[in-house]
Amino acid sequence: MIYTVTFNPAIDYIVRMPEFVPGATNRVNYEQVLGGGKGINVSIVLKNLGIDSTALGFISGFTGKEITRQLHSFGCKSDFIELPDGFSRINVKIKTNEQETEVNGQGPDIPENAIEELFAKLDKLTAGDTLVLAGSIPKTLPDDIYEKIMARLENRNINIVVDATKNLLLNVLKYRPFLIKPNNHELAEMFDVTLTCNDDIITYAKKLQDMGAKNVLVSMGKDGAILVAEDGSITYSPVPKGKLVNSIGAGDSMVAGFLTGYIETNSYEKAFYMGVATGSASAFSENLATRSEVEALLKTLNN
Ligand SMILES: Nc1ncnc2c1ncn2[C@@H]1O[C@H](COP(=O)(O)OP(=O)(O)OP(=O)(O)O)[C@@H](O)[C@H]1O
Ligand SMILES: O=P(O)(O)OC[C@@]1(O)O[C@H](CO)[C@@H](O)[C@@H]1O
Repeated sequence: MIYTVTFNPAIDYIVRMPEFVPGATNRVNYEQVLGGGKGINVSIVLKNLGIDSTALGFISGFTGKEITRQLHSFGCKSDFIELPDGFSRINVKIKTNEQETEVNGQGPDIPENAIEELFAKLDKLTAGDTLVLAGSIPKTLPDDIYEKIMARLENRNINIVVDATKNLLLNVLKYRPFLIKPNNHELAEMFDVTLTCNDDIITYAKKLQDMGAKNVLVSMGKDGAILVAEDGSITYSPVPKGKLVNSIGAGDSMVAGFLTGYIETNSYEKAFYMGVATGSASAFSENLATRSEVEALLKTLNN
């Protein structure tokens, strides 16, 4: 079974307008309310691709109820811990013809006893399970929380995927995550360098591998992706042709696509192409990728 963990789920309030003027009253010409957060998006795309998972994490208030309702409407299972106070955050994504602006909420406090409840759920995972730890954590939590989870699950034959930034990611490498998926900007930030070409990206992806990650998947938005795999292979793919509609959740979709491809073929290369196709299928659609959209794009990639 696959489990995803989202510490800080969100309602994504996505609005479009021709121009966004700070300090003025802006009126939208399109709006969408989507239950999200990285792990939750991974669970939804896995389900769209035909793979079951259980979404874990913390929800709260009226927004938490709506996130859970939407997740279940896709047929996904959840086992969230409901926090007594506050509400799951609302993340505002403002899209104009020129740019995307994000205003992400902070999310509710997670008390110590709720963390213990999550640990108790994770203790029940069994050998062969996959755990996806994805997204930021509320700022009241220490940034070693993913590390603590991995330490607890060490030597239990559980494949762990981490999609997070900076210390949250760097701290877990020693526990040998199965897959990490930084984007090229996050990779540059982690090493405080400028990455100018694919060779630079491969160099720093390999450093993350030397630090413990088994497979490093670096996404590069419209410029495609690179996989540095544990079998020593290095694969680059451009993105399939298509029109960008909404890139929110493209990275999460890529993770779901990679896992699905790996489960179905046991090949890192095929998993990688499935990841790229799934990321792009989400980027080319108002909603998250569906299986038929992914398969259509996969046929156009060089694999
Ligand atoms: N403009 C685009 N055109 C085509 N494919 C895209 C585009 N943006 C993203 N993708 C696809 O999705 C993958 C992941 O995108 P990206 O690198 O933006 O991830 P990310 O930064 O983690 O995204 P997010 O945090 O928004 O989920 C890319 O490798 C690519 O396959
Ligand atoms: O603040 P985080 O946890 O880093 O990112 C949260 C978020 O931007 O990630 C998802 C897209 O990847 C959205 O559904 C959500 O709003």
